[in-house]
Amino acid sequence: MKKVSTGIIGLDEILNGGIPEKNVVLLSGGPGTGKSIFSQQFLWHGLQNNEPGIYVALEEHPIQVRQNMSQFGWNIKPFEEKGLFALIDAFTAGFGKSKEFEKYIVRDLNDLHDFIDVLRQAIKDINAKRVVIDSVTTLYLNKPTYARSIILQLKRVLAGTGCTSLLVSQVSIDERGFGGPGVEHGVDGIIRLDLDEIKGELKRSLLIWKMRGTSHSLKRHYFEITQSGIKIVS
Ligand SMILES: Nc1ncnc2c1ncn2[C@@H]1O[C@H](COP(=O)(O)OP(=O)(O)OP(=O)(O)O)[C@@H](O)[C@H]1O
Repeated sequence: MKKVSTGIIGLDEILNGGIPEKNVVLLSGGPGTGKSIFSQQFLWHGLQNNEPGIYVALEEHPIQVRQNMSQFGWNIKPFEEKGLFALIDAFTAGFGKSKEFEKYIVRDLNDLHDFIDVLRQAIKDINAKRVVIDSVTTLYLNKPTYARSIILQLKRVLAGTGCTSLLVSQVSIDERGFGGPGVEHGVDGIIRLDLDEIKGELKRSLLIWKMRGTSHSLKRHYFEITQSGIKIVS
């Protein structure tokens, strides 16, 4: 099975080569654990290997996303201009100046069909190989009982396109689950990011909870966020 290199330093080894191609992976974690940075690094690495990517921004303004990425040296603007990267604005609903500048806008988050149509169009336009939805939790904020069914609908769409995808899932600080009833069963893989206080200091770590199509480490691995992104340290 073909594996997709994640671009997170040290993670491919833990995954025995990377994420199996076409897997839909839930990237779950509490606030500030590094989910957005992780998923942006995954997309940036794809761009370095000629794999077009899509970032669906549900939690942040597209301008903020571009700024945050450029902090790490991940300047996506030229890739957007060349049609190798698409940022889908599912944040502003087209209010303000966004409609003048953004090519892909989801206007009503309560309309999953609209969301899927915009996503499908962007995937087709740039022939995407990697997709990030940050975060899927926002899609079922007001209807948690639909969480699993929304995940399954997204999985159907993404599986059909051949993309390898990360679905960012927000969990509360002490939650043992993955961010919605049953969502963990619908996906091919789960990577969980944690931030814990150990001896008066916050430490970042991750667990590969499941990953269909490959064996993987079952250990907790500690990581750091550096100027050039996420790096596994043990
Ligand atoms: N340039 C940087 N160098 C080192 N650490 C950074 C840098 N920029 C941000 N961070 C760390 O990353 C954290 C934010 O990471 P990120 O936005 O990926 O979290 P998240 O899991 O997506 O959070 P949320 O669910 O709250 O949006 C910050 O709280 C900060 O600790």
